Amino acid sequence: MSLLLDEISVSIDGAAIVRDLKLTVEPRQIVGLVGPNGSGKTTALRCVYRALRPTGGAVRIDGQDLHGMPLRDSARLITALTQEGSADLDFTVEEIVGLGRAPHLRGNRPLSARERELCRQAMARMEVLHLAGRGVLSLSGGERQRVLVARALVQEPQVLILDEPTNHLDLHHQIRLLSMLRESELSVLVTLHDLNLAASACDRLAVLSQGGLVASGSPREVLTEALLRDVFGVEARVVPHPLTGVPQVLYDLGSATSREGTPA
Ligand SMILES: Nc1ncnc2c1ncn2[C@@H]1O[C@H](COP(=O)(O)OP(=O)(O)OP(=O)(O)O)[C@@H](O)[C@H]1O
Repeated sequence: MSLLLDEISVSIDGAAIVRDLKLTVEPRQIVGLVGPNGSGKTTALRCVYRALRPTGGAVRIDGQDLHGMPLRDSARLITALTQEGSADLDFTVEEIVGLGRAPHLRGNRPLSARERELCRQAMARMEVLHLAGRGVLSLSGGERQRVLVARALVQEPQVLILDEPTNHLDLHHQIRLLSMLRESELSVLVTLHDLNLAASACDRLAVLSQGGLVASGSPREVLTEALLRDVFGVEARVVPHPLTGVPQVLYDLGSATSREGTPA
């Protein structure tokens, strides 16, 4: 399924937070939305998972206006792993993961055998099966994050929206999550602060700055030393990964410059 952010704008209290953002995620593509703090990434994603309605433009899924669809229909197609806490109730891991099936259930129908197996597989994939009976509030931040990814997977969406999914994850689980996304058939829009992970995982990168799109294309096209300087205020080297050839950013602690261009 394709996702199109069709020149969306978001204004809040008269301030333009996102301006005319045009961005396409083709079927089975992974697009990384990157940019400095406060550049509008989460706000743009919130329009896609319907926490927010854009004040201009439209979000389209296979051409259809998302905000014109019944919520239940869009919830079957799109699932989001967000920064907005959604595992604050003291359910068990198994129960939280099972809630991912909610958009597919009518009334109080219990999960079918197939759905329970789906939950088991998702928990195994995210390496949380051993935690199935634990209360979710007792988990570490990384364990909880993996449970939420498992819940997103059992929803069997066509489009997956992830806002900083590697938050709290150790290196092993960061790599596992992103390689799992690469193996999946999903269309993925993901925000990431780690540009090296983003370059490795994403087919395309879109760079936001002050609410506007300033670059988009393959990681090789987008991740340049000039962009790092101009958009992120960082003097860094960009080198090809010795094994994969994707661009990787190298920096030292003196790399960040102040807005005026002098060392911070
Ligand atoms: N409801 C709101 N009211 C006022 N300002 C808001 C609101 N929501 C977002 N903003 C502002 O809009 C800007 C963009 O916020 P957003 O969370 O989209 O940025 P971001 O790129 O995801 O940032 P980060 O990398 O820090 O997570 C910020 O300056 C933020 O303070």
